[in-house]
Amino acid sequence: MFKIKTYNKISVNGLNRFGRDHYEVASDINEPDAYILRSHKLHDESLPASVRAVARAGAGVNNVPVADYTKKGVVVFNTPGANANAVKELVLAGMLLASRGIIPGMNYVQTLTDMTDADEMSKLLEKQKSNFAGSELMGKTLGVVGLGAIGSLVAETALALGMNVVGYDPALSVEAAWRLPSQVSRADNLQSLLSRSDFISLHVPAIEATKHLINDESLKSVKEGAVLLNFARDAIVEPEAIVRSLEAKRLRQYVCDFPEPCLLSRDDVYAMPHIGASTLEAEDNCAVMAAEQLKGYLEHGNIRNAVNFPEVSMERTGELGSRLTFCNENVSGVLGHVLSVLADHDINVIDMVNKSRGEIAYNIIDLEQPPTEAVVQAVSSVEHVVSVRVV
Ligand SMILES: NC(=O)c1ccc[n+]([C@@H]2O[C@H](COP(=O)([O-])OP(=O)(O)OC[C@H]3O[C@@H](n4cnc5c(N)ncnc54)[C@H](O)[C@@H]3O)[C@@H](O)[C@H]2O)c1
Ligand SMILES: O=C(O)CC[C@@H](O)C(=O)O
Repeated sequence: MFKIKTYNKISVNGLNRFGRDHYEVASDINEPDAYILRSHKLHDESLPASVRAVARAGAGVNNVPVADYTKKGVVVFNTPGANANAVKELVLAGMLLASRGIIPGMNYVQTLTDMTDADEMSKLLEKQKSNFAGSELMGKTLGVVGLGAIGSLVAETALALGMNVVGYDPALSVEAAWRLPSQVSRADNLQSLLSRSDFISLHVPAIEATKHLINDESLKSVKEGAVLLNFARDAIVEPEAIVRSLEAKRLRQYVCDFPEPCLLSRDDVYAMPHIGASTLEAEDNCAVMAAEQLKGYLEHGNIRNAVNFPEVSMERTGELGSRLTFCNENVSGVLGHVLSVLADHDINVIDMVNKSRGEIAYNIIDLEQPPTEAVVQAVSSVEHVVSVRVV
């Protein structure tokens, strides 16, 4: 029986992937084997020794102390691309809201509650509507910062709307580059993108390198009257610098999914309560993907879409309970040492795989027979071995 602790509201369709004959799933559970969560922040919480994996049902993992968990041998998964369409659609809405007098126009209409005559109301609205005129997206330039799962979809949609698209992503993966429409022109640096864009949309992860990427200095490069959209994370912009740029009428509008106190009560800020991924479809996609990844790891030791461990997967060759998995600090000789422990115990290896990523290595070894507790202890005691499981 595996125990899964949930944080946040996780889609039932995802949680149902954990068959209740083999899984206990609850928000309040002792000695969990794994967590599944959305935006709940784990940084200030102690991690029970029982936890072997954490699945973030979403893209960003800035709410998980990944480096610390890696040292403890805890695999951290995310769900790449599973909510990208939901965010893309809201970015599109954000661009439209910033281009047309939709929000002020609708707010104005709601002030007319004292009017009782429909003809009179219609005449008044025809007179007033010029206050809510806007402009079109077609022909404008969108700058996309970060061309991963979301950024590439945003770029594709903007092109379909007749916009010009310029992108900047110094860490673009080969896979992401293949996904990118060829009409996206490449900016060599952030400043160049900012100076060319009428709309700027941020789609980078919140990491040290992107902290306050948008600040007083970078905002100097922004084209006057540009709209900045931030559906990535609060930490990527310096909010006070945004306010200064709005006051100076350089930025015309800031549309974001991450309100902060200094951004409230301003007509030039449209702030949403982190709802970029809040669609039925995205919540299902993320939860299902996260649950399947946890199951693959807990039941078979396979790792798919971890942010801190290598991608490792092996068909089972032995019976249940005869697979040994372990992770170790990525130094030479550890695997050899473990294999000699197995040989000393007269245990034959049927198949095995060993991969590393950064400072960690991960191994799956199928054995001819289930290892005894003494064997597991002996493997655990090998220098540099961080954690061992039998599945
Ligand atoms: N508002 C929401 O609800 C919501 C939903 C999903 C994701 N997000 C946020 O959006 C981020 C992006 O999501 P994604 O699914 O596209 O992730 P992704 O990993 O597919 O793409 C991120 C891209 O950013 C690029 N990048 C990294 N550092 C960069 C830098 N300094 N400058 C420019 N590009 C850089 C990477 O190379 C990658 O291509 C997530 O990390 C998360 O914080 C928010
Ligand atoms: O779970 C959510 O609602 C937000 C997810 C989003 O921030 C992400 O990083 O994928």
